[in-house]
Amino acid sequence: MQPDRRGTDPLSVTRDAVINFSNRVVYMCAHIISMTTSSGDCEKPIQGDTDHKDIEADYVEADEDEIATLGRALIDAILEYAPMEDVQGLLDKDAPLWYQDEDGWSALHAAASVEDADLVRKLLQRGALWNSADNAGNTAGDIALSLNDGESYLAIRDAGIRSEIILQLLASRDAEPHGLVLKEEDDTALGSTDNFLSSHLRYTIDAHGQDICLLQVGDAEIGVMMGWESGIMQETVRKMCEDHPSAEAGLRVLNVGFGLGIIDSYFQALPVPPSTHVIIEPHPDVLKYMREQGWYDKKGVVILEGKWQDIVGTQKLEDMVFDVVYTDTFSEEYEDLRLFFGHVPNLLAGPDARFSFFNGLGAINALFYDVYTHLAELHLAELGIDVDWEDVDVAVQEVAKWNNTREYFTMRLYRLPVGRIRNTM
Ligand SMILES: C[S@@+](CC[C@H](N)C(=O)[O-])C[C@H]1O[C@@H](n2cnc3c(N)ncnc32)[C@H](O)[C@@H]1O
Repeated sequence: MQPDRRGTDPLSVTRDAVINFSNRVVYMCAHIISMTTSSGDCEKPIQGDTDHKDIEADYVEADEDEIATLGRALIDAILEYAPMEDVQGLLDKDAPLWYQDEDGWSALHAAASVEDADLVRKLLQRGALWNSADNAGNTAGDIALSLNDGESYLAIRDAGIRSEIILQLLASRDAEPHGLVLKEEDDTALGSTDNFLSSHLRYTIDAHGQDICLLQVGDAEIGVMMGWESGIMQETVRKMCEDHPSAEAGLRVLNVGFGLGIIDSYFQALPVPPSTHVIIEPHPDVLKYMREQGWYDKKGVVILEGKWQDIVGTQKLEDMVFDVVYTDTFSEEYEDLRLFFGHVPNLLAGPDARFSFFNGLGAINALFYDVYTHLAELHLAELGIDVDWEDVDVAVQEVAKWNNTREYFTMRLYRLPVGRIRNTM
C-alpha cells in the first residue's frame, strides 16, 4: 500500500508489515533459544557454534511449521463452517491470528467472509489485526462491506478506532518509538517535512490540461497537488463561507498550505473577497510560484513564510482569530493533523466560525478512510468542535485524474468536514 500523498499512512499495515511482524516473532523465538543456550550472549561465538545454529534453525523451523499449520487449520475451520467448539479448540491451542495464507487471508478475513459477526468480535478481542490486508489489498472490513454485513464491518471499524486511539495515547505519553506501532518509517520527501522542504517542486500542466504541482521522489514524480481536486476545494469554500453571517463584510480567512492556490483562489473569488487572508506556506518553490502569480501583491493577503508548527500558537499570528480556517499540508501524518486540531479552538473567532481540513488520509481503502474520518471526528469533539460531513462525488475520469502519478485517493466519495465550536447555550 502506498503512503498517502499528504503523509505516511499510520494505518497502512501492509501484508509485508504483518509478515515482518510475524518474522519478528520467529526471530524473537530464535533469540530466546539463542540466549538460553549461549549463556545470554548470542553475539559471542561458542564452541560448536555451527551445530548449535543448525539446532536453533531446526527449532525455529519446527515452530514455524507448527504455527503455520495451526493458522491454516483455523482459517479452514472457519471457512468450512466447523462447529464453534472446533474453532474454539484451535484458538485455545493459540492458533495464530496474525497468520495469513498464500492469498493473504487471516482468520479475520475468513470470519468476515462467512458473515459471522460474533466470531469477528471474538477474534478481535483475542488480538486479531483489524487492518491486515490480503494480497489484493482488501482487509476483513472490506470483505464485510462488500457483503453488506454491517455488524461485522462496524465491529472491525470500531476495533480500528479503538486501537488508533490507544496507540495515539501511548505515543503521546512515551517519547520513545513504541514497539506496538506497526508503521513503516519513511525518510523520503513523502514522509518527512524537512526532506520535502529541501526537494524541488515543478509546476506544470499535464497532457489533459490539468494544473499540477509535482515532486521528484527517486525516479518518479509524485503529485503534491492536482487540478482534479478543484471540485473539493470549491465545495469546501462554499460550505464554509456561503451562509456565513459575516460573509458580506468580508471574512477573515486562514489557509495552511498553498499548493496550487486552488482554495485560495476560491476564497479570493467570493462575492466579497476576504477582509484578511492569511496563507501559511514554507516551501521555497511554492513561495516563488506565489510571488510570480502576484499573491504577495493581493489586497488583504498576508503570506507567512514557514511551517504552521513554527507560526500557529506563536506571536507570529499576533493572537489573530478567523471566521474560516482551512489546512491541507503535505508529507504529514495524522498525528500532525491532530496537533493542528489542538490549536483550532483558539484560532476560531466564535461559534459562527468554521474549520475544515483536507480529509484524505487512508483514502485508498474504504475501511481506513472510515477509521480516519471517525478518529478526526472524535478528536475534534474532545476539543469542543462538532463536525458536519458532506459527501462530495469525486468520481472523475481516472486517466485524467492520475496522469502518470500514483493514486492517493481512490474513494468515490470525499467526506468533506466542516467543524464549528459546540454551542453550549
Ligand atoms: C496539497 S498542497 C495544498 C493545496 C491547496 N489546498 C490548494 O488548494 O491548492 C500542500 C501544501 O502544504 C505545504 N506544506 C507542507 N508542509 C507544511 C507545513 N508544515 N506547514 C504549512 N504548509 C505546509 C506544501 O508546501 C504545499 O504547498
